[in-house]
Amino acid sequence: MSTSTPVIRTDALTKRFPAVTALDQLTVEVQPGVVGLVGSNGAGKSTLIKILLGLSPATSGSGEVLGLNVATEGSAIRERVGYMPEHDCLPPDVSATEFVVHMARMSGLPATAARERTADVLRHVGLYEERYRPIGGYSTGMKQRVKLAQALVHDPRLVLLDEPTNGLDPAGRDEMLGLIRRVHSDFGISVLVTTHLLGELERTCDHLVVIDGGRLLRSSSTASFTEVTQLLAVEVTDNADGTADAEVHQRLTAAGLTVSADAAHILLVEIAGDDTYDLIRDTVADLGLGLVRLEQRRHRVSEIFTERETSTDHADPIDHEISTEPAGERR
Ligand SMILES: Nc1ncnc2c1ncn2[C@@H]1O[C@H](COP(=O)(O)OP(=O)(O)OP(=O)(O)O)[C@@H](O)[C@H]1O
Repeated sequence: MSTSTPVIRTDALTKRFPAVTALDQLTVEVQPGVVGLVGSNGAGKSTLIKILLGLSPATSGSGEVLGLNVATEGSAIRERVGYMPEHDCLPPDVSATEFVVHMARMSGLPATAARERTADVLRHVGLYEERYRPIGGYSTGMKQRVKLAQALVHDPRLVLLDEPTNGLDPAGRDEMLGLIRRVHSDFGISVLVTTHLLGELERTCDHLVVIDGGRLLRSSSTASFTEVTQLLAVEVTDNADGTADAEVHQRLTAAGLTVSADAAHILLVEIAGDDTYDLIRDTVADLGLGLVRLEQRRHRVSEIFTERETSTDHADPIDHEISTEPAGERR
C-alpha cells in the first residue's frame, strides 16, 4: 500500500438517528487502490457512503473525499466519484445505452462525449449487442454491469460499489470481481467495495476496513489479515477402511506433535521445528498413504469476527450476517 494522499479520510465521524448511532467516532484513512469495506447488516456501510457522497450530513466529526470536504463540497465530490448502489434502481423500459448516456449527461458530459464514453464503458463491462435492448429483460448479472457502467461513465477517480456481487452466481461473481480489479489496474480508478462475502475480499482487495456497530474494528492490508500461521494443513489419500486421517492423527500425536482435525479431511499440525515437514511426509509414507496437501495455513479474514465474538459475552449478530459463502448459497 502506498503512502500517497488518501482518497478517503474521516475524523471522529458520527451519525446519530433517533433510535441508533449508525456511525460512532469513525476515524479511518483509505489509500488509492481496491479497498474492501466490511461489516454486517446495519454496521453503517451505506450511511458512510451517503455521507462520503455529500448526500447526508454527519452529526459530528468530519470527512474528506479526494481532499474535498464532505460537508461543504458534495457536488464537487459527486463530479469526481462514481457510485454503484446496492439495490435494483434501473428503469426497465429503456436500454442500457439510453440509461448510461442519460447518467453521463447528468454528470455534465456533452452529448457526443456522453455517447462515446457510454460505448466505451459498456464494452468494458462486457455488454455488446444487448445494450440496445430494454433493461427489464436483462439478467441480474447484466443489470449489475449496467450499474457499474453508469458509475464509471464520467471517468471518476474513485468509485463506491455497494455489494456489486449481490445476486450473482459463482461465474458471474468471478467476472464482476475481475472487472472491479481491472477498473483499478486498467484505468487507475480507486475502488471502495462493500460485500459481506469475506472470501471475495481476500482475493480482490489490497486493503480492508472492518466496521461494526458504526465503529472501526480494524483497517489494514489484506496481506496482514492473511499472514501465515504456525499450522500445517495436511491432507492424505483415503485407505480402504476410511481410517487414514485417524491413523495419521494418532501417529503424529504419538510422535509429540499437536494435531487437530479440520473440516473436509484436513488435519492441522502445529509446526514444532524444521523437521515437522519430514516427520509428516515419512509418517504418511510409512502408512502407505499418499500426500495430497502439505502447506502452511494462512489466517482467514473471517477470523477477525470469530476472535471478536469469543472476546464478548453477548451474542453477536455479526456471525449470522457476515459470511464466507455466497449470499445465494447461504439461505
Ligand atoms: N434514514 C435512517 N433513519 C433511521 N435509521 C437509519 C437510517 N439509515 C440507516 N439507519 C440505521 O443505521 C444503522 C446503519 O445502517 P446502514 O444502512 O448504514 O448499515 P449497512 O452496514 O449499510 O447495512 P446494510 O448492508 O443492511 O445496508 C442501522 O441500524 C439502520 O437501521
